Amino acid sequence: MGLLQLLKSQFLCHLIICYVFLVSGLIINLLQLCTLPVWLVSKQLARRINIRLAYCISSQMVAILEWWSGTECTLYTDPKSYPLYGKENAIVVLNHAFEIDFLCGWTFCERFGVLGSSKVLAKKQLAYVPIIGWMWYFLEIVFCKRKWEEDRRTVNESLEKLRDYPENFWFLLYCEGTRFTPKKHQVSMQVAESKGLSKLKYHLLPRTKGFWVTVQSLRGTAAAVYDSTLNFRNNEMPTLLGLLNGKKYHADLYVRRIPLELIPEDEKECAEWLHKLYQEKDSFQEHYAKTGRFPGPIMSPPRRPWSLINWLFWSCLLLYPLGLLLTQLISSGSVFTIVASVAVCSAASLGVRWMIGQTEIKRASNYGNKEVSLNNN
Ligand SMILES: CCCCC/C=C\C/C=C\CCCCCCCC(=O)SCCNC(=O)CCNC(=O)[C@H](O)C(C)(C)COP(=O)(O)OP(=O)(O)OC[C@H]1O[C@@H](n2cnc3c(N)ncnc32)[C@H](O)[C@@H]1OP(=O)(O)O
Ligand SMILES: CCCCCCCCCCCCCCCCCC(=O)OC[C@@H](O)COP(=O)(O)O
Repeated sequence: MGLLQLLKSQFLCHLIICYVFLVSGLIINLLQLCTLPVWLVSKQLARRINIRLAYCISSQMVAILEWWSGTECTLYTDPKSYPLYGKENAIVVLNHAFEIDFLCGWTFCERFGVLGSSKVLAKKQLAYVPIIGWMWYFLEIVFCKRKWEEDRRTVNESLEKLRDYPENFWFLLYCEGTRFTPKKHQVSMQVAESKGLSKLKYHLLPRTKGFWVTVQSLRGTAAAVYDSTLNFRNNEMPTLLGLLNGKKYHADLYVRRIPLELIPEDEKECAEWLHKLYQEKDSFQEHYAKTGRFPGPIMSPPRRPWSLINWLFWSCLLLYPLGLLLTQLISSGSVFTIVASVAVCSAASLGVRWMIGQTEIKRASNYGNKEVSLNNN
């Protein structure tokens, strides 16, 4: 193990990274709160400010992936579609089997210049995660309870609001609705069988209603669906903790651009179309398993320096006062103050560990474990 690698695996480094993320995140959340009065005067200005503030948070996580861990992200796509990425609104359909798949998505958002404005149809529980969840509130992220009777109206209303969004955005949809586990796969294949649908090997059966409502609500706003299939080389199972430890992974993403006009308007036909799409995605994964690559040429955008610059900026800004505080603390010699500070730091570390836990598959919800959704998480 090299010296740098050894340094990256040190707990103290992780503490410093988490401190910068936590404190900068809370400052940015506060600044986002201050944009509320701006909404009353100019909604579009408030949205533009929030895009930039959100970038300051999400790009720190991208910097961990791109610059700290040095993870390589390779894009397989059609050279004719490539120039359009980042220059139009799009609905992104992605497989959901990895703990950091959202972060790989963010990395591509960053490289195509839409990181600050990127959106997702997320489970409601994530809205309560400090920093990221609070940031999403100001970004007009669409939340769902994964109960169609309740979601049908709220999801449609939230999507309609994006029609006049001032900057290009990608809207991410994990149609599988939950992360892949062998148990969930088995249950969803029972559902597929009962519905007379072909079985999938690498994906859960997609939930079609959210896709249909998204396509219908964003018709005329989004130009295309980006069908995206992600995998990692050498059967790597990447984790956020692995990234923090400086572990380098190798992500491969296959993106096909499908113009929105090609997607049927009728709900039933749209559902059939999505099932067919997932059968194709399954065949791409099979190809990957056999050959170690996706079909088509590689057109990888290079990483940009902005996420690193943003990270260094916040680190410099926040580490200096921390240094001063620590010096004062030690020189004060007060046992009570030192014990209280250690307690605050421990509580903050536990908080961050809980946030990281949100990304872990072993802590996944029960949704999809039974044919009739449990919706208890
Ligand atoms: C190019 C790079 C990428 C760029 C990335 C861009 C942007 C990034 C931005 C942000 C990144 C942050 C990432 C955060 C991640 C957070 C993501 C999540 O939270 S995922 C979970 C929430 N999202 C979803 O669930 C979306 C998919 N779901 C849907 O669309 C659902 O339809 C729904 C709208 C949520 C409604 O849910 P409900 O459970 O009520 O579903 P349905 O009515 O659809 O389901 C009932 C239907 O399904 C059948 N059924 C029953 N059991 C199962 C089962 N186990 N598997 C499959 N199907 C099942 C049942 O028989 C019903 O069938 P039918 O419809 O025929 O009646
Ligand atoms: C600079 C970096 C510092 C790192 C330290 C702090 C990191 C804190 C990170 C918190 C990230 C919280 C974002 C959560 C995104 C989780 C995405 C996800 O994968 O959600 C799961 C759902 O899709 C489905 O849920 P399940 O039904 O599978 O259950």
